[in-house]
Amino acid sequence: MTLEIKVKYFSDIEKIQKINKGDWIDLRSAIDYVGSAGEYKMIPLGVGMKLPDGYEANVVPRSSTFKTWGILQTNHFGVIDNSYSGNDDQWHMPVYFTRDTVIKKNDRICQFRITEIQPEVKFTEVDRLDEVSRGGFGSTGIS
Ligand SMILES: O=c1ccn([C@H]2C[C@H](O)[C@@H](COP(=O)(O)OP(=O)(O)OP(=O)(O)O)O2)c(=O)[nH]1
Repeated sequence: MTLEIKVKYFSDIEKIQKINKGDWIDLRSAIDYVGSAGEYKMIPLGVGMKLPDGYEANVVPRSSTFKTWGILQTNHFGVIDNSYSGNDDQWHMPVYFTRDTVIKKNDRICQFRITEIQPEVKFTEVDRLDEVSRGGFGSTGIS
């Protein structure tokens, strides 16, 4: 099954290529930006999308992003809602600069995938949970 994503480009960055099933899709900075240590900046990614019905998108840094630019994604795991699909809804990566660095337009600073939206859930309060208690963090040991 191939899902269609409508994409609008907000600048003349390189276009997203067709990707293989399972791959995350790299996203590019839409601007040249000189960042200073300690600075926070929303970096525009130059794209807006209409995702398939029932899907959202998740944006994370690439594995090499911190090593290359010294930036951290401040929300750690970006959630692009399906409804974020208006004509002005450009995707951004919120970043914190740990050092002075230069990001160039078209640099591939993060990646995304689409994922099914969480189904509707309801919460039912109970007095006890019937499964075996596992213990606290780290209680299963290290070996
Ligand atoms: O890394 C991100 C995270 C979010 N967004 C956009 C898409 C998303 O749909 C919108 C709102 O994000 P979110 O719901 O996480 O933000 P919020 O802080 O809860 O604000 P809001 O009141 O707009 O929901 O911002 C991005 O461009 N990049």
